[in-house]
Formats: sequence, C-alpha cells, structure tokens
Amino acid sequence: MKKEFNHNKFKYEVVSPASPSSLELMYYKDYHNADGIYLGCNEAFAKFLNLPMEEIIGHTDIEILGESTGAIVQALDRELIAQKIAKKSQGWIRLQDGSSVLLSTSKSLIYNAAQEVIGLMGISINITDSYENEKKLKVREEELINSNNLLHTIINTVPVRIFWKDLDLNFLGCNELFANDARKKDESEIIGKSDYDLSWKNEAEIYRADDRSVLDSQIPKLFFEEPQTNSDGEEMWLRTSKIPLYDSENKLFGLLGMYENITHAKISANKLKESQQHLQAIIENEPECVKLVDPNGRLITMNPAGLAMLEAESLEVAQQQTLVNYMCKEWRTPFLELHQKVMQGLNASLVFKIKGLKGTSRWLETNAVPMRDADGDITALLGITRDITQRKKDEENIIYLANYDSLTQLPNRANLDTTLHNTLARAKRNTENFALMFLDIDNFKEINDNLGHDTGDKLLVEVSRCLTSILREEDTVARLGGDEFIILSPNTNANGAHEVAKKILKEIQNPRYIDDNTLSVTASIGIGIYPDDGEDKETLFKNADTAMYRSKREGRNNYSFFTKEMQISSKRNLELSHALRTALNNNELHLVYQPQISLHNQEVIGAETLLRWTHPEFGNISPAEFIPIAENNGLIIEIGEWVLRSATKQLQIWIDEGIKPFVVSVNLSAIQFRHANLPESISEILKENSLEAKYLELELTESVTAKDPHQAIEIINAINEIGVKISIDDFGTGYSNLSHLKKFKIYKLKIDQSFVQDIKDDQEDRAIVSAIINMSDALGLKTIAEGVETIEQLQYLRSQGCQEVQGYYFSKPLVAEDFISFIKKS
Ligand SMILES: Nc1nc2c(ncn2[C@@H]2O[C@@H]3COP(=O)(O)O[C@H]4[C@@H](O)[C@H](n5cnc6c(=O)[nH]c(N)nc65)O[C@@H]4COP(=O)(O)O[C@H]3[C@H]2O)c(=O)[nH]1
Repeated sequence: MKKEFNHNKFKYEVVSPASPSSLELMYYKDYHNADGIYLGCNEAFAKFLNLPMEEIIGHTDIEILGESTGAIVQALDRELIAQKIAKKSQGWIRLQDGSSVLLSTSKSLIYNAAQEVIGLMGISINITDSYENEKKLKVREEELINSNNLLHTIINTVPVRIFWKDLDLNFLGCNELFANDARKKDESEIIGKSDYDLSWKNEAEIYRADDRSVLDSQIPKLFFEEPQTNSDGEEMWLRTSKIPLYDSENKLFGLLGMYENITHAKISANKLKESQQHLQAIIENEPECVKLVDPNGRLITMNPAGLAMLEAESLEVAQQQTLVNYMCKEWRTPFLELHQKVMQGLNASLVFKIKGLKGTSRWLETNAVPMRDADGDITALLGITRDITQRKKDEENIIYLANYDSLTQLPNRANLDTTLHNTLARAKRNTENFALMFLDIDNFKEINDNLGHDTGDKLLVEVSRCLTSILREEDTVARLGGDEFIILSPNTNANGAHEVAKKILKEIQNPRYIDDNTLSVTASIGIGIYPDDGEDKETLFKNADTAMYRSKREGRNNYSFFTKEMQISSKRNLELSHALRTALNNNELHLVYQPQISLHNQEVIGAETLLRWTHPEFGNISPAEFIPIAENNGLIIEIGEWVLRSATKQLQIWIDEGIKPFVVSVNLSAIQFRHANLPESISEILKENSLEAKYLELELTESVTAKDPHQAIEIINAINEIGVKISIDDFGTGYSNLSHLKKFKIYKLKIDQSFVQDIKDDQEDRAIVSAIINMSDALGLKTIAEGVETIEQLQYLRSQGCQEVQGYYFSKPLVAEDFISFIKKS
C-alpha cells in the first residue's frame, strides 16, 4: 500500500525557507515507490523547466525531462537512495527544449519514522552562465599569458636592446640584450636604476636629455645615432629610438627605448664614406673624363675634366642636352651603338669626335663598362674618356709626312704608289687609258750649286705650284725627290698627254723672281700611256723614265713618248748591264790603241787607249753603248781601273821591249773622275807597273769639267801633282767656259771629230776648228784633232796649226801586237 506523503507540510518546511533565492531550484520527490513522483517544487524550478506546477507535481522525471534525461536523473536518485547518502554534485542535463544546463545540485533523503527513505529533496542552482563566464575568463587569462610570453620572447629575441623607463627616468624593465650591455644578470638588476648607475655613466646626461625631450614633447624620437661606452671602456655606436608610453587611460607613464649596436656598420660606413671621399677626390682630380650615363643616354654625373672637354661650366649646364648631342654627326650612331652594347652588359670602346659648347672640336677615346646595382641590374654606363686630339693630330701628321713631300706639300712616292694602284685598277675595270709622266727640271743641279739650296728649294716649290695650277683636279702631281716630278693623268690618252706636256713646258718656263734672281727653267718630260707602254706600275714607271732620258738626250726642254724602239733598247740595256758584270772575269774586255801622230814630224807620239767588249752572244759591243751602262750600274770604277792598269802595264812592257817611250792616253768617265780616291788609285797603278807618270795622259770630256768647275780644278791639280797630263776630249761640243779652262791645268785640247768630218764642206766647222786651234794656242795648250780620215782634213788641220792628229787616215785603233807593228813600220 502506498504510504501517503504529507506533502503540504513538507512543502512548507522544506521549500518555503529556500524560496527567497529565485536562483535555487527546489523540488522533492516521492520515492516511497520507486518512480520518484514529484511531490512539490518551487516556482523557480517550474520556471526553470518552463512548466506549470501541475505538469510537474505528480509526474516523474521521465515525464518531465523526457526518456533519456529522466532515466539518468532517476538512476542517480536511486543510487543515492541505495547508498542512503546525501550528495552534492554538478552535472549537465538536457531539457525538453534541447538546451543543456549545468546544475549544481544538493540532494537530501527524506525518511519516515521507520527510517525508511520515502523521498528525496533536491536543491539545484543553474550555474551554466557562471560556468561559461569562468570558461571565457580562463581563455582570456590564457591568451594574456600567451601574449605575455610572446611579448617576452619577442623582446628577448629581437636583436635590439629594449628598455622602458618611468617618468623619473628610472628603468622599469628591459630585455636580455639590454641587461647584457649593462653587464647585468637580468632585468631585476636594472629595474629602479637610472643611467647614472650603469656603465655608460659618461653618456647618461645625453640619454636623459633625449628621454626628457621625448617625454616633454611626447613626440617619438626615431633612429638617431649616438655613442655609448660599454663597461670595458669601448666606444660603441647605437641607433636609438625613443617612444612615449601611455597607460590604459592614455596617461603618460614613461618611455620605451630601443637601440641597435651599429658599431660595425658605422665603422664600415665610415670606411665606405672615407673611401668614397677618396675615390671622389681621385675622380675630381682625374685628368681623364669620368662619367655616368643613364640607360636613356642622359648624363648622370661627370668630373671636372669631362666638363672641360664639353666646355660646360657645371654639371647642370652639361646636362642640358643629351650626351649624344655633343658628338659630331658622323659619330652619333656609333656612340648610340656603344651605349646600347654597354646597356646589354658588354664592355665597349670608341674613338669619336665631339664639339664642345664653345665650339671646340676634340677627338676622344672612351672605354665604357656597365654599372650594376645590388641585384645585378644595369643602371648606368661608366665611361672613362681621354682627349686624344693631340695624338690624332700627331697621327695625321705622321700620315701626312708619310704621304706628302714636306717641301712642296705634294704627294710623295708612297702616296703616288697608292694613287697609281687605284688608277690602274680603275683603268683596267673601265678599259681606260691614263698617262704617267716623268718630269725633270733641266740643269737644276747648276741652279742648286750656283745659287744655293735655299733658292733651289724655293724654285721647286714654285714649280710645284705651277704644275698643280695647270693640271686638272683629278690629276696627281707627286714629287719623287730632287727635281723629279711625276704627273698622273687618269683617263688620258696620248693626245691628252701631248697637250698636257706642251702646256707644262710652256708654263714652267715663265720667269720666277726668287731671292733676287729671275729664274726661268725648262723641263724634260717622259710619257708612258697605260696600257700600251706598260700594264703594271713598275713597267710604266720604267718606261716613262726611259722616255724622259730620251728628252734629256735630245737636248732637254721637250717631251718624249715611250716608243717600241726605246723598249728594245732598254731591254738590251738591261741585258748588257747584266752581262757586263761578268765581262771582266770572263776576259771579254780588251784594249785597242789608236796611234796619235805629230804633224810636225809624222811620228807616232802617242796612243789613245780604247776599250773593246766582245760578248759571246751579243758580239762586239761599242764602248759608246756600254760605257754609259757601266756608268749607270757603277761598274765603271772597276772597269776604268782595269783599263788604266792594263794600258800602263802594256806601255811598260813595250818600253821594256825597247820601244821608244810615248804617251798613252786613257779616257776617264765623269764618275771615275769624281770618285774620291782617283789620284791615289792612279799613283798606285803607276807604281805597280813602274811607269813614269809623264807617259800617262787622261782624257776628260768637256762636260766633266763643266759640271762643278771648282771641284774639277781640285781633282785636276791633284792628278797634275802626280805628274800625269790631262787633255780635254770632244772639245767644242760642250759648254766649256774659257775662264775655267784657263784655270784647269790641262795641256791639250782634242777637237771633236764631228767638226773634223765636215771640214771640207762646212764653212762653220772650219771656222770652229780654226778658232779652237787659235784659242788653244793662245792659252798655251796643244791641239789634237780626232777622226781624221782624209788628206783634205789633214791638210786643213795642218794649215791651221793643229799639232797632232789621229784617225783612220793613219790607222784604226789596233790591238797591242798590231800597234807595235804599226810603230815599227812607221
Ligand atoms: N768615224 C771615225 N771614228 C774614229 C776615227 N778615229 C777614231 N775613231 C773613233 O772615235 C772614237 C774616239 O774616242 P772618244 O771620242 O774618246 O770616244 C770614246 C770614248 O768616249 C768612249 N771610250 C772608249 N774607250 C773608253 C774607255 O776605256 N774609257 C772610257 N771612259 N771611255 C771610253 O767610247 C767612245 C767611242 O769609242 P770608239 O767606239 O772606240 O770610238 C773611238 C774611235 O774608234 C775616224 O777616223 N773616224
């Protein structure tokens, strides 16, 4: 049977006293039977469950809280009842609306008189909110701890010294690095101390002044550099920032200071600055231009030497135009190419010409390299530029000197060679003619010798001017040296050359007033025409030269074209010249002797020695042909000596053989005559052959003595001193000066055979012969006539008082044996 529960009483006694607290949930349940029917609860409980009282009282937990929560509550209740203990517990329960609440519950058991548990009373407090608050608080606390830890870690990890001070400038805290700098264990030894208490006492006042200024102004002072002395007395450099500190109410309570030790950086920076200054000083004083040009070709900077080259008073003035505008036009593109090359990372150099702001032109040579930033990107062109104007001038001068004749400023041989080379190439290409002329001023040596080299030089300059003015622009006049000029006339045939040569001969004769002398000169010209007279440089040169000699031979003041006949003769000349070199050794030379007869008694009084050359291939070659060749190739000295030696030797042999001594005359070439040791050589030869000097006579042509009469007198005197006689050959053909003739110690004049030949018919020749004999007589000289072939000639000569003769009339030149027979016969 169900035991009735006096719930009204219970309600009064148990629920009421607790009811003042609206937070406490009170209830009691009947557990007389096991279902735990609610017998009562307070308003708060009903409100908590959001149920009217009548839906609670008389109902079980399963009915009120639902199957699962109700069963759990009932199980807990039953556990208490079984254990017969009251219990305070906390636990979540899930309400019918799905929400969960945390209840702090105290449950007490209700006994009947028989001490049997008949019910249970519970008081619960909904602590869900306080639990949540507590949880949030805990999270915040943890966050705070974490951020504190983080801050602490940061403060002690960053490589920056950090400290903070109060308004009295005492330390409130610091990081480990700061404590370390102050040689303290940690911040505990810093807190409360001032800068005066730390190792940087000396700087304390500076720091505090900074602190005060930050606190007074409440304006942060950032990144300033200041010194510090550490406890070891070493000076350090700091980069410091100081910031005012505010509390949560925005009230200033101190300052935060941070600094980095920048001693190393400072030293490096100082060193860098120092070396930069050093470098700057070098660049400023560098005599070469140092410049930086940006990628767009604008001048970034330039040293004074560079500004001077641009004739700019300052960098700003120089920067008013882009650098390329200073270049002379033809150098702008190469300069832009150089700039581009450097901007692509290559080194480059260039020689170019600029015009400065004041108009001065300069040659410059630049070496340019790319300048890169820390990332390796090219930011500018660095150029070192030197002024090479003088070098260029020198080079031009050298090129000029190498190509132009310094006296006349005409192209020289080297220059002519190049021009000739080009003219040849063009003429070949276009099948054109051109003329090459050799021009030699007639008797220039006499002008030089008589009027002096200065006058000679001035004359050459005048002649050069004359030639240049006559010729076309495309013609070239070159001076080869001395009085030799070359005229190169492109696109000119023989007719054209003919006109040019005529014009030159006419104009060159114009009188010129030089150094108080009025000079009128003539010239001899030789002309070669391409391609007829030579298809290459050498042949043309040679042939024009040959033609020029023809002009000379033909009396000067004229021009000659090169001819086939000259070509043959020049070929033969060349061959003979070669053959002559071996003639002596091959015994191809021998002497013949032509008797000289006294008209007084018809006796042989002498012999003229004449040279003969018999070549195995060319046969007998006339001395008139080979002597000039020997003179040209220099063999005349050797051959002349051989003649002298052989003739004197032969005479001595004859004398030794008992022949009555007579005089042998030997022809002396002009070259032999002027050879330095002629007198010594004659003495030696005479000595060698033990011949008395009086038996030797030397024949000189008139021209030999005419060339340099003063020198000729000296040589003749020296020969006379040895005792050797001298006669003048071919007299009458040259330009002998009678006054000079008197001074020469000669003893005989030889009348040239050209006068003798026509004596019979030519009145003029007769007059000349007669005049020579008379003059010779007057000067106390003997006369001999050569080339006497007829009795008429002989008679005339005798009638005029000529003393000696030689010629075919008496005998041809004879070999030694025949000559001796001739003597013996006569
Ligand atoms: N028509 C004609 N000719 C006659 C007559 N009598 C002599 N002759 C030639 O006339 C030339 C005279 O010699 P030259 O006037 O000294 O002219 C010489 C002389 O200048 C030069 N010569 C010859 N031998 C020597 C030498 O050993 N040394 C040098 N330097 N010159 C030489 O060569 C020239 C020519 O010599 P050659 O041919 O031997 O010619 C010789 C001689 O053979 C004559 O009655 N009628």
